[in-house]
Amino acid sequence: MPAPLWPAPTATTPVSSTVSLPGSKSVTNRALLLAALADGSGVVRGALRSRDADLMVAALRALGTTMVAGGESAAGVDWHVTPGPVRGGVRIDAGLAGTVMRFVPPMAALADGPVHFDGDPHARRRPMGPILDALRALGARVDNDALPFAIEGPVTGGEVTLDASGSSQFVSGLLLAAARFDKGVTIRHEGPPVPSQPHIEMTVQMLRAAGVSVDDGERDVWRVEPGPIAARDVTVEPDLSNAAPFLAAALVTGGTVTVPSWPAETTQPGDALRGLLTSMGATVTRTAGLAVTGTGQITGIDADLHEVGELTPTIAALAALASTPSRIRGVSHLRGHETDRLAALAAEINRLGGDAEETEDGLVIRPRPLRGGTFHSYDDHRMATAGAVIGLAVRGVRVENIATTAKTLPDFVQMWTAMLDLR
Ligand SMILES: O=C(O)C1=C[C@@H](OP(=O)(O)O)[C@@H](O)[C@H](O)C1
Ligand SMILES: C=C(OP(=O)(O)O)C(=O)O
Repeated sequence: MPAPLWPAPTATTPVSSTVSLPGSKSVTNRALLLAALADGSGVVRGALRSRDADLMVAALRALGTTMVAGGESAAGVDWHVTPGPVRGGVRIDAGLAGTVMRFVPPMAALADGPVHFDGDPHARRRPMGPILDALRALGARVDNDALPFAIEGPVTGGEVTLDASGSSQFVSGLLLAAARFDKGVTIRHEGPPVPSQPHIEMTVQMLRAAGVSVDDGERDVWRVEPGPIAARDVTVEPDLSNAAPFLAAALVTGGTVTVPSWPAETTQPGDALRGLLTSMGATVTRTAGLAVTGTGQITGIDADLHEVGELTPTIAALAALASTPSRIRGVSHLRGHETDRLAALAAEINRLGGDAEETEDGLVIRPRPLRGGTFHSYDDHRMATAGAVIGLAVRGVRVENIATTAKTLPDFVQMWTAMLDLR
């Protein structure tokens, strides 16, 4: 059955709204995994409730962790996490979640039996080879080079060289569980530059906060000493990458969107929106949160998004509405995301009459008036929200499968219509 089409609302007036974002997917799934590997019971507060986070919870429960949901609000849920011996002989559904398919296998290699992983049809095409090879080199047995696969320990740890140019999650996944390996781990990256460095920084900071000794002093080398992971009471920051389409609405409509509780310091790549949106013509101010005000005119951008690839779909949507050309560079790894995002963005912008061209490592998008039509989401939450951003300015845009936003933001439609005051 074809997925339903969502008529993306067109903004008739400048938005003026405060939008509170639930917890960060990346922080939530790291915090839950670290809590499951910790030396006692801990709490993860304000955790995201979404498909990716639910898949992480299910995976950790399958592996023997006790997870009890405490207070739940729009901001998230408080998970009370009690680690148990890591249990094998179980099946784990990774869905389309990179954080599940790359972060959970190293923990599964600590189990007392084989652990089987599978996911959505497209998940079987997401790159896994480098992390599975690394786990083999560290002692585990793995029977395939992509989903579906079975992994069986013991994993002893030690030194490993891998090519993480396809995804920073290969490094983060190994680092997160490494303190529990007898020899810890030393990871050496060899190959083109690793993308999404802020996400690796997030991993390192969260490990250090849990008392794990991490040495990242040499470029492309990370060392984790074996030892306990401290049980903690942690609070998850709002998801700044999911702030992107809402803040973009300020630029498209010439209005103001404020996101409360924007952290003063963060490793989330979404923090780069402050500079990116300023370059595209917005005024960005720190109030009680972050306020972005647009003029209704969007300036094109020439940006290397290698470090913050997640933001590409929103920036591309803005570029498609800009009055000057844009070039997005450094994001060839996006071909291995939820879908080939470069191909998908070019196809969907052009389907609406736009002028977007794929390059080897990005996109060139030139101004051209857009018309209504169907914007396909390719089961990619950030494609769906990019369609919503374009729909603000272009009548008759219908986003196919808007429900795919549930991957990281199940309330997207309600939040979007509330922002536009359409309830
Ligand atoms: O570690 C993480 O939480 C993430 C790392 C990044 O992956 P890549 O390095 O594969 O782009 C990012 O795009 C993804 O959404 C989340
Ligand atoms: C690339 C993304 O997700 P994943 O964690 O599945 O890699 C994303 O959310 O943009």
